[in-house]
Amino acid sequence: MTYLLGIDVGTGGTRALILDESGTVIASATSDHAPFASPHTGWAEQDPDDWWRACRQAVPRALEQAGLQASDIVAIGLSGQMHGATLLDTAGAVVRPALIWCDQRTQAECDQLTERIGAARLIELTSNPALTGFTLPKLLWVRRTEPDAWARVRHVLLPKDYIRFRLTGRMATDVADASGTLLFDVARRTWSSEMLAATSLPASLLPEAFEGPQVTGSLTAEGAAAVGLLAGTPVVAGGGDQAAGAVGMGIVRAGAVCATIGTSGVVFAATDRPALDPSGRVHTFCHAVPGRWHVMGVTQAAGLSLRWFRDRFGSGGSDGRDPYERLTDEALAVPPGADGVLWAPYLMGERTPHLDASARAALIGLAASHTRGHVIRAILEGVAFSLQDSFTILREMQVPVEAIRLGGGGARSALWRQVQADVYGQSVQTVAAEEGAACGAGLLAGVGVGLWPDVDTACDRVVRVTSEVTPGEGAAVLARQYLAYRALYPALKQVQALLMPQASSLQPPASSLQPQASSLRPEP
Ligand SMILES: Nc1ncnc2c1ncn2[C@@H]1O[C@H](COP(=O)(O)OP(=O)(O)O)[C@@H](O)[C@H]1O
Ligand SMILES: O=C(CO)[C@@H](O)[C@H](O)COP(=O)(O)O
Repeated sequence: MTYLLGIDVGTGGTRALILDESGTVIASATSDHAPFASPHTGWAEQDPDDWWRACRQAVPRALEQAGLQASDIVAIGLSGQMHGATLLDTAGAVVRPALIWCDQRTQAECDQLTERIGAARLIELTSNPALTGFTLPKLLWVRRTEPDAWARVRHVLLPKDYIRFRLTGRMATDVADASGTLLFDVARRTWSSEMLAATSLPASLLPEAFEGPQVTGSLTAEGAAAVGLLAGTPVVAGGGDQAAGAVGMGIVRAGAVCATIGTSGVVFAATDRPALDPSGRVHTFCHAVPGRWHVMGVTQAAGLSLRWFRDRFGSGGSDGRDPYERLTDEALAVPPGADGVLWAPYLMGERTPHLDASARAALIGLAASHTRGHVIRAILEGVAFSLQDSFTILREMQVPVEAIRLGGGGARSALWRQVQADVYGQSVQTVAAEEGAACGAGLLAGVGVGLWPDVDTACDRVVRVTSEVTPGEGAAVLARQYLAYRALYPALKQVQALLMPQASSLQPPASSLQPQASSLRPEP
């Protein structure tokens, strides 16, 4: 028997998952990351060496759980949180903490990029608008505000690719993750020399981009020793967590869509060609399946909304049960619609559909009779409403939505699954492998070493639907509540303007996109 290892560098932790050659998950271990640092409102940073520490813990734990030897693992696939700017010096050492996907400090850089390159041209070049979460604006922010740090930067890697570098010594990425940098020509599946030229960045900063199942290198002696595996074990490109997660859930052909509630929330549809929203409210990225693309809408704080409630207000006991289960049990006693309580989940600004880094969350409709359970139920519903905004855009774009599969930690909750079916007005399915992204990375590894001929075949053979929930009695109430939700953001925007007249106070004013005297020059 041969085995595959998928590693997913999430926001909350790094997961190592082992699949056998039939694609069955036989072990899964997670090591948590330190919570991301938010030294100012809207900032989000993590230490890349904490991801590596978590990887070194999770992989040996998964091997031990599976009762396997190092030699049993024939290939490794990587997946991870997207967009994060991991900045390395000439020796490959980390220059400063990584600015991660939900960091919102770069509105000035985005405005300047849009002004200089033009909104339409940006979409022509990269298939996407300039958004604060993407990698390029983060690079420009560091170049502008931290010239000393920037002067040392020689390489930019995405989070999972930093782990690849530690494992294999190779700097490489995959086309799905590269799509979220705003430096990638998504339609042509290659780095955009025009974007590099427009921002005076050298191509030498960027790693080579591979298709998801391609082998990018193999474990070095040092990398192998760190995780308890054999030197020479091949490592495939894998995918950004949403594309890899879609592979793990079998979302590989047009018509198949998944809704994932991790820290963020994502509605992801596979497409045969790059499908564009002219207003850029959803992202158009390469899929981890060669020759395919996807569109996705992103809620910044989906699972994060419930986590925030848990961390700030407690999970209501210490009976040894999963805290999220205790929380969702509290919400079970409350009827659909939460007796008029409504949550807008904009804790970290919002991407789809508002593209507004300065948006803020709100809880409205409270009365003295309401309980914690009402607030929790409102959070579950508000997150689903936010994902429904993405489905609404997909329908406007005529992207087919034939089957919806649920993923991420949020799919563990029966209540959240029912709320999603009710809000989307369509049945939702779950699949056997809960840990979609790590599983997808493992499947891509299997394709890379020839265990399956291609990704479609791997998914057809391995992915198994385990449950289906149909819209229930709550659907009609939630359809009405969704109308109230749609009215909430414009109203909040007006109030927000009074509360925070200078939304741009997230960062000092931008001077120029051009590098300063002490900043990066191409390597000789
Ligand atoms: N049993 C559960 N019930 C409801 N929500 C859950 C449960 N377990 C996890 N979650 C939600 O899932 C989120 C974590 O999902 P996960 O996919 O592990 O995130 P990430 O990949 O971003 O680290 C949590 O923040 C929480 O909101
Ligand atoms: O920014 C995106 C996708 O564009 C996020 O999906 C990140 O990739 C983080 O994912 P999770 O930690 O929520 O899995």
